[in-house]
Amino acid sequence: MPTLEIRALSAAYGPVRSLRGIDLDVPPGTITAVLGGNGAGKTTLLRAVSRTLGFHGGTATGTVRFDRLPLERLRPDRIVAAGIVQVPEGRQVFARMTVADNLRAGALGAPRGRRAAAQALGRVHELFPVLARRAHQSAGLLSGGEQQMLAMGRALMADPRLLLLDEPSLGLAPLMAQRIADTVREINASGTSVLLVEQNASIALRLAATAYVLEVGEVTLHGPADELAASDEVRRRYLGVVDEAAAADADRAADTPVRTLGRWSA
Ligand SMILES: Nc1ncnc2c1ncn2[C@@H]1O[C@H](COP(=O)(O)OP(=O)(O)OP(=O)(O)O)[C@@H](O)[C@H]1O
Repeated sequence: MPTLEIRALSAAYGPVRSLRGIDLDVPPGTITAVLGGNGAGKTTLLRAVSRTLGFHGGTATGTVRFDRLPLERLRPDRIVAAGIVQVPEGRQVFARMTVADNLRAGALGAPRGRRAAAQALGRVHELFPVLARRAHQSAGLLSGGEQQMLAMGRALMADPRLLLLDEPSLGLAPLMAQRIADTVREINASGTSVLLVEQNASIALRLAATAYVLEVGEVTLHGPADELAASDEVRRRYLGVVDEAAAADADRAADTPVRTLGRWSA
């Protein structure tokens, strides 16, 4: 029984259809990745799960269950209370509030006492020591990578069982993106399931057990992440692997080592 079970999910913003007939599972305790280029529908998928599509003028049909609980009729605050928290793309921290107040805000949606909140804060500070050091500074003064940490820390304050992560590596330097990826692995190792949306396929496929490829609102490929990483289509389209014969020819001409793997970008 998957933690999250999505069946026949379709979504639209008025006349613009963004998702068509999506079936997707997040097995308990795993990281599941969704890959796809700009506009493929990745963010829309997360919004349909967190029930925030309405805030963006969207609607959805189909079923979404979380540990068998149907989510379709729940309000977004009930989704958080049920254990699902979304970290939106672009970090979206409260820039004028302090780091500490941003984290406090994250605990508001979770129906728990002070002691649980203090424990969650301790855990967030362990994962991201910089958030403790800079607790009293405005969030807007943090670097992009630190803001991503704050956005993730804020989500963790609600002690989610499923974390919805929207492009956590977007716009970050490779070292920082790797740090964020390591933290996602750590969060997952402590028992939180993760649905990870990424354009950076090489990071996502290394983190995830299972992955789905979304193209123009439809799932075109899915399977174990290592199999997807080895598939020609994913290598060519999402991992930036060039045609090897052509690359070898070009390479012989240039007399430089063959470089087959690179970061895929839209
Ligand atoms: N609020 C909105 N109103 C109208 N159309 C929207 C809205 N949000 C997204 N769309 C459209 O829905 C489609 C899917 O967008 P979505 O943001 O889900 O894609 P994405 O895969 O997350 O892309 P990106 O990586 O660029 O965020 C696109 O055609 C987009 O233009």
